[in-house]
Amino acid sequence: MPSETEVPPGAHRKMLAALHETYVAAGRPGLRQISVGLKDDDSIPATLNYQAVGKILNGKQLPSPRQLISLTLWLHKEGNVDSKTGSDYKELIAQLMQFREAAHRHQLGIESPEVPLASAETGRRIQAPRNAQSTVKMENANERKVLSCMLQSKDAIADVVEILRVSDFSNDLHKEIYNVLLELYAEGREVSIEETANKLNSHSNFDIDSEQYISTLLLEADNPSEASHHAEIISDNALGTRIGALGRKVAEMAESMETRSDLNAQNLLDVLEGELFSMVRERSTPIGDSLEETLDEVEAAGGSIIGVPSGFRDFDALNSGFRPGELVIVAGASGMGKSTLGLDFIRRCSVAQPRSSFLVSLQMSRVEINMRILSAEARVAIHHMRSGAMRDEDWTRLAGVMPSVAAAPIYMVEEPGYTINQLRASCSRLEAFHDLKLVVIDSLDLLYLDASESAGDHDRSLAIMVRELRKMAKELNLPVIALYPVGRISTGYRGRRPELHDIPDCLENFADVVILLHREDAYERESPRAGEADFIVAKNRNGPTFVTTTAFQGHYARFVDMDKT
Ligand SMILES: Nc1ncnc2c1ncn2[C@@H]1O[C@H](COP(=O)(O)OP(=O)(O)OP(=O)(O)O)[C@@H](O)[C@H]1O
Repeated sequence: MPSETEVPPGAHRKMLAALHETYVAAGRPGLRQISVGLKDDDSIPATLNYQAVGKILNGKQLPSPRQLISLTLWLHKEGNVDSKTGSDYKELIAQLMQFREAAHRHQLGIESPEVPLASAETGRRIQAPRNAQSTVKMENANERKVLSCMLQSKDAIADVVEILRVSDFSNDLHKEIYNVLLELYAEGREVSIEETANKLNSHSNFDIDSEQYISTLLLEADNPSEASHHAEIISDNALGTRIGALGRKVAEMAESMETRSDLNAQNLLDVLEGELFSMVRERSTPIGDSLEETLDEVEAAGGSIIGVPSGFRDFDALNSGFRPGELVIVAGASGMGKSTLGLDFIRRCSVAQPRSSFLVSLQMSRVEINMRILSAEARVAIHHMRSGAMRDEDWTRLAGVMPSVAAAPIYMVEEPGYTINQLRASCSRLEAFHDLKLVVIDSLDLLYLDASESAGDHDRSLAIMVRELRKMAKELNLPVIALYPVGRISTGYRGRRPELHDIPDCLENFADVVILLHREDAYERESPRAGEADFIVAKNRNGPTFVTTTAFQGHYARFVDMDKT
């Protein structure tokens, strides 16, 4: 222990006293031994060289939260201190962290050197501090465990994102940390304590030491493979809370029916139905429940495709159509034909066979969509329809396809300001009543988050939206195709073949399939490849990446296989 001249009485000295007590109980290991031990143990969050260990133990350097936790954990583990002294390392670390926090604040000139707690250098255990703002709250054990697993493993993040939504967390700070972890994951960045703390500090106003709080989450360290288990518990509790709130809301509405002329029983039923369906559908089922169904599908496929056919031979052969649960991003420059392609997928799903599809059209009217579908099915030039310059043979062709188009179970919404929660509710309802098979969103940049979830800046909102879409695709076991415009001319994109890095990282990371759409003649009319369009399958989580060439027939508002021109 350093002398009082070197480290005067106060929080730092108290921290050192407790740390030394552990160091002695661990059998006074050498500095190099500690340093190597920290390096070799994967479960320890930080490494330290032997000089740094010396400086910390001699009071010459105040450790960071992560260093302090690492050192204490290693000493406890290696020295078998728990069983020798009967002390609980979690309690000790919580105590050390409070001393460290007080010493740190003192160094910054915020507080006196004393810890606001009754304690002594003898290492007697202390009581919980009363200063709530600097306190590390240890509440919501499951939430802390999930976050701890996510901090340790990217696989755990991938597991949890399919189960939990931000609003499932009851603690606001945990919501924010969860958001930050998902952002780091979406951006493909390292999920470290420092990165997480930095991001948390940059967009939240919590009056806590972020790094300290996040470090203490690792005290909950559980096997990351347990992440789903904890996530299920949180999700279940959140669902219980939502059901309770729904019950209260409907009861309140029912009571005010007598005095409010704008309310009737149908309104109550609508609220109940919409919210209940969305809750029922969100319940994830164990994978075992669907194994038999999967095998049935494989058997039934017998060489044909398992998913919803895209209508393009090569794509269907290589990707097996659009598979249930897949999130597909179709990206391309403006005017490249994304909306046309989205409608092609809808037509192929619903016109030839009565499979239900849902088109979220946030930029085209219902009339424009009907025209495009009729043009493509009947091979009547779209400009004839738009201008009213229809010839007799055009009418004859239209008449031929009208019955099948009119009967096609294509559902559609064209609502400005449409939100992801509305989308989820609509899809749940369509899935329950109409056996929905495919969802196409035109386009993702026009979809909104609900006000309560709005993240302020565009990138964050997009990341939240895309992971919600992925979750929805998995929950409903449907392929969800989202169109996304890329490449502003001002960025020098024009004319270039699109690449995966042209789309935001969050799209790349959360999508199962990314199709980049490119037509050379969109930029160069005289191109030798005029009329050709490339589907560049640049990411494919469950299959190969490849490029397939199709024909763009803009006058018929459609793409077709090359041999069908
Ligand atoms: N009558 C026509 N004959 C030939 N091509 C046409 C005709 N009408 C439209 N097009 C072409 O179709 C393309 C527009 O397709 P679409 O609306 O699907 O593109 P997009 O990628 O969704 O565009 P944006 O992102 O701007 O909405 C344009 O390249 C346009 O030139």
